[in-house]
Amino acid sequence: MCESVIRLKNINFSYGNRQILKNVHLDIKRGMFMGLVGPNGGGKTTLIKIILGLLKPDKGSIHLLNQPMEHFKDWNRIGFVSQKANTFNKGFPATVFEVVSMGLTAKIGYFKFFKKHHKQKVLSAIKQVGMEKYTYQNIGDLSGGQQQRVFIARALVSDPELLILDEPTVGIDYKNVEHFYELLHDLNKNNQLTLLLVTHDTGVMTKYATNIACLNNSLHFHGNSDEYTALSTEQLSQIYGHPVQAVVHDHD
Ligand SMILES: Nc1ncnc2c1ncn2[C@@H]1O[C@H](COP(=O)(O)OP(=O)(O)OP(=O)(O)O)[C@@H](O)[C@H]1O
Repeated sequence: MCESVIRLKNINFSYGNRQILKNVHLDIKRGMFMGLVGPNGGGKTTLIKIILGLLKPDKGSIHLLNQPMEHFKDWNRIGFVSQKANTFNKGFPATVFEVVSMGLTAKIGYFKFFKKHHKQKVLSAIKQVGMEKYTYQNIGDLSGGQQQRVFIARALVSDPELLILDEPTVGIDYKNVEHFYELLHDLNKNNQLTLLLVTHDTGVMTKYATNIACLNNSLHFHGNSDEYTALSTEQLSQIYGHPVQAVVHDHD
């Protein structure tokens, strides 16, 4: 585990004159499952937008897959699943197959012919997330947890090396959240997919993430999940800037 997939150095960012990120350093190595946690408004989504090139930092440098951000063009090597993905309503007129196919358009272009091997890729991504039974069902008829699996399949279909997820379990019930983390764990371990996950599910996440970073404008903690779970309630409260009750699941 030595090659950096994301390397952030001294990132500073402000909205107007309100500083949101201060001297953020973060090094995510290939094969890590990094959980990014922190209080509301701590700057997690802002940092993800900076990594995705949607916002430009005031200061600092970003390397993605060993390339400086200014020259980075391999966006199909990075997948993204947002918290807003699971908002399809009943009756939305697209099947699981069609939604997952959209993940290939960046690679093959809108008007290029969809070949047989593309179809195979889509079917295999759907299978990877355990949704093959629903391939030709409308996405709007699925539960929030199932829809999020479909969005993961859409991100996986272009074979990314890094998957970034911003609060993907919002609105998913507890039992399905656990299954969702099992899927992420499986993709990380068996497919060597590097993961960066923004979440408030600190309990369940610590069971699966290899590393945890806590962002509260600056990075207040960065270590492996054992180091995070060993933090006392007082230390956690200090990191979060308000009282925190630790909820930690056993590793089994
Ligand atoms: N476009 C914007 N313009 C001005 N301020 C913004 C904008 N987007 C976010 N903010 C503010 O920046 C701060 C950081 O927001 P951000 O969404 O990055 O935090 P977060 O850690 O992801 O929070 P949460 O856990 O609640 O999702 C918040 O106070 C937010 O209100």
